[in-house]
Amino acid sequence: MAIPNVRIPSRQLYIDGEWREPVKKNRIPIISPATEETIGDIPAATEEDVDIAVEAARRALGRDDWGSTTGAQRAKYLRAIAAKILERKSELAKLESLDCGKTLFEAAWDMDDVAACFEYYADLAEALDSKRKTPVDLHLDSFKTYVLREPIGVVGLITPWNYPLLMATWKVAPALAAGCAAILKPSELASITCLELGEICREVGLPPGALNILTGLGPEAGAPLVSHPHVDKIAFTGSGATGVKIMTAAAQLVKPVTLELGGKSPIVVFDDIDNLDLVVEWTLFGCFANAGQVCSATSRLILQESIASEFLERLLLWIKNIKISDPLEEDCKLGPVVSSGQYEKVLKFISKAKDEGATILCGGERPQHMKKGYYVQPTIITDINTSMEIWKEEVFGPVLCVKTFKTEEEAIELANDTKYGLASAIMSKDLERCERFTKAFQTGIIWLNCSQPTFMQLPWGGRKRSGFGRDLGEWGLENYLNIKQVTQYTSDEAWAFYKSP
Ligand SMILES: NC(=O)C1=CN([C@@H]2O[C@H](COP(=O)(O)OP(=O)(O)OC[C@H]3O[C@@H](n4cnc5c(N)ncnc54)[C@H](O)[C@@H]3O)[C@@H](O)[C@H]2O)C=CC1
Ligand code: BAL
Ligand code: NA
Repeated sequence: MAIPNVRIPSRQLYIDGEWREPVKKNRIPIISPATEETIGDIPAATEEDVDIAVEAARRALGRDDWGSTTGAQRAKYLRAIAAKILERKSELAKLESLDCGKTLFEAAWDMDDVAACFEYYADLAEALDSKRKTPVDLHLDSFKTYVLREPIGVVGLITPWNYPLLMATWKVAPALAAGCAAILKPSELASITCLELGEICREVGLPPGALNILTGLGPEAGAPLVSHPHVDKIAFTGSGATGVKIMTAAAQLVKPVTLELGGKSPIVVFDDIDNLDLVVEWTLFGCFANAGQVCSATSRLILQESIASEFLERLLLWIKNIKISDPLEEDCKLGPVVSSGQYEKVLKFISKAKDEGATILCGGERPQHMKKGYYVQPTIITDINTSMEIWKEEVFGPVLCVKTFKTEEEAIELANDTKYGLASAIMSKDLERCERFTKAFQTGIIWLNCSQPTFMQLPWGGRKRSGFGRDLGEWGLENYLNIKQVTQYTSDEAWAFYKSP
């Protein structure tokens, strides 16, 4: 299919409010996941560019036009960014879809969420003005105390390719709301819309250096940000392996990090459900939306044995309705995965599962009608045991594992049988049971009778190997604030600890 009528802008790095060629002048090709063709390129930053961007960010913090702003003033910039996102929504959605392969519908959804997230943190920036200084009453005459909440400083934001602009926004919006100066390092696999965010910031007159955008490879552009002595904090979303590297490097400088590292989330389905189809749809959405490339994807279906065969039959019927096509085609519900590397990785997971004795109930290969592109059929795998790789590791593709259970205890044990702890879902009309599972699930996010709906007012993050810290909500803002206590002695009396001479 021909590339639609949207031009992929050729950009440089966005540093200090300007477009700037990388010092080493290198560029990285953009490969369309739908056609495997090269459709453009992005600049590749290195350590030298990181140094320049960090200096620009530090200068911004020291300048009145950013460093002395009130939350209300910063809110104006955030709202202006939100308005521009909405103005360019259809173009940005197309660019996102071209870059990472997500369906145009989902990309448009993302752009609405991006704009709403900037709006939301504009409100929180305004509210911060009255919370910036909080008196603490010690009930003592001789002391007056208060607590200040200040921007943490220069922050490095390292983000993935599955929701390129949205995951960037989850960090950029609260960082700017807090008054930090930020350096965003998006994924080299999908950076187009993040670079457009640079153009939007330029257009709305965001003070230079408040947000810098460095595209490039992880080890070349991300790692120097993490180990830079003048970057005060790193917020990261991505793979566990990279999370470990970031935490290790940050530890050398005792630099705070927040890590959102994906998972292997369960969806537990009980036989008391009234409407089978409703639950089947949530199960599909929970695992196959965004082609399964979702950190919180509920990719382990834990199904009560008494309804297992009926439920799986319905799942197979519903799967036939999933339109697999170029992601820009109308009604496409499953596009390609992001890259050839991800495609190979997903297919390898499936063939290893087969080798280990699991059954591929449906899918398992590329759809016959898609001759080019990194497409993988929606895949359901059964006859799994808990020592198999497919049960234990994050696939990040359209692959659902199924295991059955008889008792509630068994279901809880299977649900928590993972090193990860991001999200869990339970489908049951028994609300007391839902409450028991809410307590038992070892995850940061719990969905009752649904899977994946995400609201920016709520904290997002996990435990165990899914990382720590929370994006979104007021917790997301706290990530970028320093707490400073101030204690003032207000008495005229001597302290009288030492004897006066
Ligand atoms: N939790 C999540 O939302 C995500 C999980 N993943 C998982 O990770 C797997 C690998 O995907 P990748 O794109 O390679 O993920 P990744 O974790 O390597 O990439 C995420 C970000 O980290 C950067 N990065 C890589 N190495 C770095 C380093 N040493 N220092 C600083 N930054 C670095 C990348 O450039 C990118 O911006 C996927 O197959 C999937 O299973 C991928 C993306 C998102
Ligand atoms: N639902 C978006 C969260 C993520 O995959 O990171
Ligand atoms: Na791409």
